[in-house]
Formats: sequence, C-alpha cells, structure tokens
Amino acid sequence: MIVVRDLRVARGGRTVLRGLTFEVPRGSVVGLLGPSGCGKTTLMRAVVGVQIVQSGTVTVLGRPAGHRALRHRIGYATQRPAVYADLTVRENLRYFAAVLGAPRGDADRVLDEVGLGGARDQLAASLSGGQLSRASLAVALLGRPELLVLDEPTVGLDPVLRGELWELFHELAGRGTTLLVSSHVMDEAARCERLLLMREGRIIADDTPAALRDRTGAGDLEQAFLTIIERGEKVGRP
Ligand SMILES: Nc1ncnc2c1ncn2[C@@H]1O[C@H](COP(=O)(O)OP(=O)(O)OP(=O)(O)O)[C@@H](O)[C@H]1O
Repeated sequence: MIVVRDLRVARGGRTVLRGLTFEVPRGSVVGLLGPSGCGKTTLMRAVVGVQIVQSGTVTVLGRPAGHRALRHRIGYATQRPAVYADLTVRENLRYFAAVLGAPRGDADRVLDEVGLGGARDQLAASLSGGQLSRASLAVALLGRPELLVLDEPTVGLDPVLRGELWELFHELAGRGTTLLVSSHVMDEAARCERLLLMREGRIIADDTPAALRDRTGAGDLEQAFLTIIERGEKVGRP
C-alpha cells in the first residue's frame, strides 16, 4: 500500500525526516509512534502528498504520493478540526461528501461509525474537542477510501470512546482498508498489527508489538521502546 525509500524532508530550514525507508502492507493497522516533534505529522503529510520532500520516494498504491488518481483513494484526518464551525455536523458531512463525490447517504453512515449520530444536528462550533476530532475522522471516512491516514485521532477521548474507535479501525482493516495511525499513547501501540517507532526523524523500530517485546525482553511496549532507544539500535525490517 505504501512504499517509502530514503525519504528526506526539511521544514523551516531544519532537517525533519532523515532518510526513512519502510513499507506498509495492505489491510493492516500500522501505528506511527514517537515523541512530540519527531516527525510523525511530516511523514503523514508526505504519504498524503502535501509535503515538499527533499529526496527519496513515497509510493502509494503504485503511484507517486500526491498523484491526482490517489485523491479519492486516501482519507486524511489532521490534528486540526477540518469542519466548518457555522454548519451542523450533518451539513458538514453532506458538503464534504458532495465535494468528494461520495454518495449522499455516506454522511449518516460515517457519523454513526464514529459515534456522532446523536450530535448530527448540532453546530460544529458547539462540539467538544473529542467530538470535533471524531467529526474530522468522519470526513476522512467518506467515500470508503482504501488508505486512511489518521493523525492522533483519539486525542482527548475517554478510554471507552478510544476503545470503540480502535474497534472501528480493526473492522475497517478487516474489510481491506489500510490504516496508518499516529499516537503517542503506548497502550494504543499494542492495538496495532505493526509499529513504526520514530525518534528524531528516523525510524528506530519497524515490527509487530509481540516481536518488539520478544526482541527486547520487555514486559510492555513502553519498556521495549525505551530499551531500543538505550541500545541505540535499529530493529525490524531494514
Ligand atoms: N511549518 C513548519 N515550519 C518549520 N518547522 C516545522 C513546521 N512544521 C513542523 N515543523 C518542525 O518539524 C518537526 C517535526 O514536526 P511534526 O509535526 O512532524 O512532529 P510530530 O511528531 O507530528 O509532533 P506531534 O506529536 O507533537 O504532533 C518539529 O521539530 C517541528 O517543529
């Protein structure tokens, strides 16, 4: 689904991504984890094709990232709410469905999927932070994209809602959707099939949660990541 080779990106004169190489298989939930500022959002922007890159290649579904043929095949939810404050939740979704060429009925489907059905007639301006991020997620789900790139979709949500959203992610993956999901919450890492651990613009681990725990002998993923950082090694696929 995604093939990245030696990707380098500079932002504001600083090198932010320092030669990343990895692949994301189709139909999987891949977690992108790392401390604030390590480059997760920049990498997601490169995958979606809205980031100017210095060198390297990003290929999505066999085409260069940003290719217009990919536009309807990728859903992207940024950390910032992507809805209009003066429209209701449903009006927003209907508007974006029309822009994307998605069926009109898709608006209600995606609102139910993210658990916002009860707030559909509320103005977006009156939503809580967690509801707003779910509204953005709903926009990303319109048109049933093959790849979902979700930047910290569960920030500000209580554990029950977070659990429900992760169930939805796995349900989507079960139907063949590929998900690249960033987080800096370690308990979410365990819910991913594969993990990409980033630090300072590099991928320092690329493996399954179980393999990362085995390799480091750590009881949990948080400890596994700390061990990898201490060893200063790169584990997983090259
Ligand atoms: N528009 C910009 N101009 C200059 N530098 C930027 C810009 N956007 C991000 N950066 C820098 O690029 C680096 C990586 O930022 P990025 O947003 O990709 O990190 P992140 O891992 O997603 O962080 P967070 O988890 O806090 O969202 C940071 O050092 C940040 O300060």
